[in-house]
Amino acid sequence: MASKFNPPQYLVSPPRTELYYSQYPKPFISPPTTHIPDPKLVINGGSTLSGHVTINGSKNSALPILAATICCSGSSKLKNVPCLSDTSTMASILKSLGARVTSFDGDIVVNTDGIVSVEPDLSDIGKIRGGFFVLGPLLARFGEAIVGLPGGCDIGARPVDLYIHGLRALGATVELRDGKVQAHVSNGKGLTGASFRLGYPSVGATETLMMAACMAEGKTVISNAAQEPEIIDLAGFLTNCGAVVEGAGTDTLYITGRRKLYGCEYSIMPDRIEVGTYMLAAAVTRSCISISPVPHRNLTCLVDKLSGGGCKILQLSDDTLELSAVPQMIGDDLRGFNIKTNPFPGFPTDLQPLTMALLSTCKGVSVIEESVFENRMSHVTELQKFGANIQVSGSRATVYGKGKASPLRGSQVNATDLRGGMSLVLAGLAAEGITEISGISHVDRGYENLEMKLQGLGANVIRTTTTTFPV
Ligand SMILES: CC(=O)N[C@H]1[C@@H](OP(=O)(O)OP(=O)(O)OC[C@H]2O[C@@H](n3ccc(=O)[nH]c3=O)[C@H](O)[C@@H]2O)O[C@H](CO)[C@@H](O)[C@@H]1O
Ligand SMILES: C=C(OP(=O)(O)O)C(=O)O
Repeated sequence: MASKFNPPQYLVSPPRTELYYSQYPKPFISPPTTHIPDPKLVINGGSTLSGHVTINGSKNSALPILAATICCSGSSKLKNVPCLSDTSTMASILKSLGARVTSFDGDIVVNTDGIVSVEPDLSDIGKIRGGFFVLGPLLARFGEAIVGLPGGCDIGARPVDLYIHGLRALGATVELRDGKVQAHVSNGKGLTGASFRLGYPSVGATETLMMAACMAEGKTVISNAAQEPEIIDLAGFLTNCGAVVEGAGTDTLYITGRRKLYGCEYSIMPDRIEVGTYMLAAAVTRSCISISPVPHRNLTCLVDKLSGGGCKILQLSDDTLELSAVPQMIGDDLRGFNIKTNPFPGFPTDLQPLTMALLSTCKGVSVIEESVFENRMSHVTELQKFGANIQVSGSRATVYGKGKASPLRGSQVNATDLRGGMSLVLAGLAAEGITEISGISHVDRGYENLEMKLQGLGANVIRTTTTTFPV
C-alpha cells in the first residue's frame, strides 16, 4: 500500500538528470548551458503533512561568507553550505576571479590566494543579489574591484547607493560606469577606517562594509547597521579569520582593521527563513510537524504571530520545534492576524508572501504591510487564481480569509520570485485538487531538496517538465 515513505509511482520524482543540478547532493557543479525547459512542480493538494523536516544552512549567510573568503589568505572550509542554485552561482563568481572552490564530503573549501582578476563574471553577478557582496572584499584585499549590478528577486529597485557611500567613507573612489560599479583605492595603502551612518539598515550594505572595514587601516564605526542574524553569522566567520568585530546583532558595529585575515573552518547557521517556511507549510495544511535545527531566538516574531492565530508551538528540545495546527488542537480554526514587515527583529519580509498564503486560509480579515521592499506583492495575482480573496493598495494587502469551510482550489500558476514562488507551493499544498507551478527555478534559488522534503512530510508533489499532471 502507498504511504508517504512509499508513494505511488506517479508521485515519484522522475529520474535525475543534470537538469536537477540544484537538487543533487553534489554542490557546485555548473548549471546546464543548453536550453532545457523550466521544470514545474505539480502538487495534488489538500492532504495533511506529518513527520520531521531537517533544515539546511542559511542561503543569506552562506552568500556573504563565501564572499568574505576573498579577504582570507589560505583556505576556508565552510560546513553546512546549502546546495542551491544561488550558492552554485556564487561559487562560479569566485572561480571567475581565479579562486579555487572545491567540495569535499559536503563541505566547501575555498582558497582565494590565486585570485587573478578583480572583475567577476558579469552574467553570474546579474543572476543573484549576493554576488555583489564581493565588491567590499575585493576592494579591501586588492585595492580595486569592477562589479556589475546585482540581480536577485525582482521585488523593488534595490539600489546600491548605501554600499557606494560607505565605501567612499572608507576612502575608495567609486563610480558607476558602463553598468558596473568601478572602485579603487588610490592612496597606495588601502582602505582607511571611518565612522559613518547608513541611511537605512541594509543587510547587504552592512555586510559589504563590514567585510571591507575588517581589512581597513584603523577603526570603523558603522551606525544604523542591520541587526539580522546573518550579520552575526558573518561576524562569527570574520572573527574566526582574525578580524575584530564588535556589536554584531546591534545597530552599531565597531571594527578594528587587520592587515591580513586567515582562512578558517566555519559552519553556516541554519536557515531561519526555511524554518519559517516549513512552520507555515504545517499551518496552511492544518498539520503537525517537527523541525530542526531551529535557531529559536531568530524566529520570535513569527512564533508570536502564529501562536496568536491559534497554532500550538512547542519547543521539543534545544534545537527542535513542533508546530501543530491540527483541528483537534486549535479548536474552531486558525484566525487571521496582521503583519508589518520590518528589518530584524521585525517581521521578516522574506516570509511575507508565505504568510499571505496562510492568511488566505484562516478565518477573518488580515492586513499585511510590506515596508522593506516597494514591489513585493507580485504573488497576489497568482494567489488569487487559487480563489484567495486579497485586495492590494500600494504596499498594503487586505486578506479576506476563507476559513476551512471554503478551501483554496488547485490552479495553474507561475512563480516570478523566490518567496512569492514558495507562497504558491504553500497554497498548492492547502488547495483541493491539482496545482501546477511554473518558474520553479526561482524557488530553487533558496530551497534545497524542496520536493524531497515535502514528499518526506507526506505531500503529493513532483517535479516534471511535462505539461499535465500524470494521473
Ligand atoms: C542575499 C540576501 O541576503 N538577501 C536578503 C537581503 O537582501 P538585501 O541585502 O538586498 O536587502 P537590503 O536590506 O539591502 O534592502 C532593504 C531595503 O533597502 C534598500 N536599499 C538597500 C541598499 C542600498 O544601497 N540602498 C537601498 O535603498 C532596498 O532597496 C530595500 O528597499 O536582505 C533582505 C532584507 O531582509 C532580504 O529580503 C533578502 O533575502
Ligand atoms: C529576496 C531574497 O533573496 P535575494 O536577496 O537573494 O534576491 C530572498 O531570499 O527572499
